[in-house]
Amino acid sequence: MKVIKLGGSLLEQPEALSALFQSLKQSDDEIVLVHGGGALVQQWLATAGLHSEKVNGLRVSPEPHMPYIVGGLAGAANKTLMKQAIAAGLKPIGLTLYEAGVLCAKQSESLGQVGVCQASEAVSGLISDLLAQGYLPIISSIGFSDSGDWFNVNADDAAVAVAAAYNADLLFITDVDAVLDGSGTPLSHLNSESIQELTRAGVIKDGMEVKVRGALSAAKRLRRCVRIGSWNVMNNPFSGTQISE
Ligand SMILES: Nc1ncnc2c1ncn2[C@@H]1O[C@H](COP(=O)(O)OP(=O)(O)O)[C@@H](O)[C@H]1O
Ligand SMILES: CC(=O)N[C@@H](CCC(=O)OP(=O)(O)O)C(=O)O
Repeated sequence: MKVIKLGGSLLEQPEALSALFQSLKQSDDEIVLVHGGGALVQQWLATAGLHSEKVNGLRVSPEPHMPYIVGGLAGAANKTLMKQAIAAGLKPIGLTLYEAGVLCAKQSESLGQVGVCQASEAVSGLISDLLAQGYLPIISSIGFSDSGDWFNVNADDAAVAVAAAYNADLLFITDVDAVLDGSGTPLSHLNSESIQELTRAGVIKDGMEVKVRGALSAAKRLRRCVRIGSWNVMNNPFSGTQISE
């Protein structure tokens, strides 16, 4: 199984999305998509007159913000992807982390309803049943606790948790062709040491820092390489940046 994380920026690029879903249609792999939609959520909260801020790459998510966050991610973002998938001839099923068998817990009081994924031992059989029936699971980064609290999970962290739960390959598709060095040149490989160095130097920062950290932790946990790139990676599996221990 291959878990592909789609960054929210792709939602605003219908042509790239269309090309991506066409590639997925040709693929023989069992694919599960996990998606973000940070820009869309930001826009919805601003339209509602709610001020939203991020701390260390995580959106502070007080309970009154949650209907907009859940509506944006599990609603509009998820259904925009379904729309494109159906147009490409695929059979998508929109899900949250809960249906994928990944439970969440509160990260810290100060971040509100930001969730961390908990290691799930009893993985739900739903995903394998859906794949066997030819469906494309599209999972938003909205999660729940076992007592029904809802959570906003960073979508990179959500993708790592899903890949870990299913012992799957992991690929991050984002809005840049690769992780770039200080002079803007694409880096073909990164490991623990080079990541530490480039992060310390401020070359890898913002959303890319969260993504690279997630990719490294997944590479260690899954004992295999994880790739970060643009949708072109679907056509050229050796493009982008390969992250290994
Ligand atoms: N060294 C780097 N190489 C490439 N992008 C970087 C780097 N450091 C920071 N970034 C930023 O990270 C962004 C990708 O992260 P993010 O916006 O969170 O993506 P996504 O929405 O796909 O999760 C890039 O658009 C870029 O602005
Ligand atoms: C807790 C937290 O930060 N959640 C993210 C979830 C969406 C996301 O990660 O979207 P991208 O992949 O497009 O960045 C947020 O609210 O922005």
